[in-house]
Amino acid sequence: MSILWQARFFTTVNQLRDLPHTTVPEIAFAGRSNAGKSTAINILCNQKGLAFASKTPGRTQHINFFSIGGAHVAQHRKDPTIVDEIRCLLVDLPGYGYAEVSGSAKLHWQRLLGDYVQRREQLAALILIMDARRPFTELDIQMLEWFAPTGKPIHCILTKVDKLNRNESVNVLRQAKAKLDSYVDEDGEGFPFTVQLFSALKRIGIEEANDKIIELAGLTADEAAAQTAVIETPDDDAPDVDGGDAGSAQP
Ligand SMILES: Nc1nc2c(ncn2[C@@H]2O[C@H](COP(=O)(O)OP(=O)(O)OP(=O)(O)O)[C@@H](O)[C@H]2O)c(=O)[nH]1
Ligand SMILES: [Mg+2]
Repeated sequence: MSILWQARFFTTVNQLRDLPHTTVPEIAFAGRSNAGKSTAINILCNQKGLAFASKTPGRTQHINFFSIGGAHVAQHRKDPTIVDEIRCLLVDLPGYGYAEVSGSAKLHWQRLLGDYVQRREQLAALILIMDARRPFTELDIQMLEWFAPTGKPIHCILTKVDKLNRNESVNVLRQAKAKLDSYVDEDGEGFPFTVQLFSALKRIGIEEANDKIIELAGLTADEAAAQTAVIETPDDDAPDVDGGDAGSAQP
């Protein structure tokens, strides 16, 4: 059982000025449309319908926040007394690179995403979700380059590895590590980038991702354990993965 299992819907925003007035660390999930962000959040939180996952790319169009810890506080974001006990927020970002969205809507998303990842102080770390069959597309790299100057950690999750054989998985992980190691700042220092394999369908890498998120959110293992001790196991609420794939949406 994980502290993440207590996640609750917190709020949804479509404009930066509506971002919640919370001060707790935020861990945001970014990635191409259809990469599997919402599915990963559901699996990690052990809840079917927390984040809306879909075969239709471009489904998550707003920034959705899920709270960990504290009481059920949905919609009370403007009252700081209510949000006191929240420990962190998981953030499901709108996917990028979905071709069939109109120009102005696309621009709106890109601005919303870019501003959020570059300027949001509460943002503690970025989880970059990439389809293991086509990682590091142009827009993934743009996301890395937007975020790297903040000096905050990026954890890359190469998902849908159930679509790869063992050799391919080993290779894609090795190549991803090399790619991330090649990023250095002007002093030749590397960035705090990490990477792992994941499959929601075959339940690969869930514990590794869970532990990383807890670490990035600044929750110690002791705190996480103390918190989870009082939580009941959600019954019959394991998430679905249809294994479906709407194919590649080129940027
Ligand atoms: N085979 C397989 N399919 C997956 C996996 N993770 C997600 N999917 C499928 O990929 C599709 C897209 O998943 P979502 O989680 O909705 O993707 P998203 O990144 O949230 O997409 P947007 O909201 O459009 O940005 C769905 O059909 C999922 O069931 C996985 O690990 N393996
Ligand atoms: Mg989504």
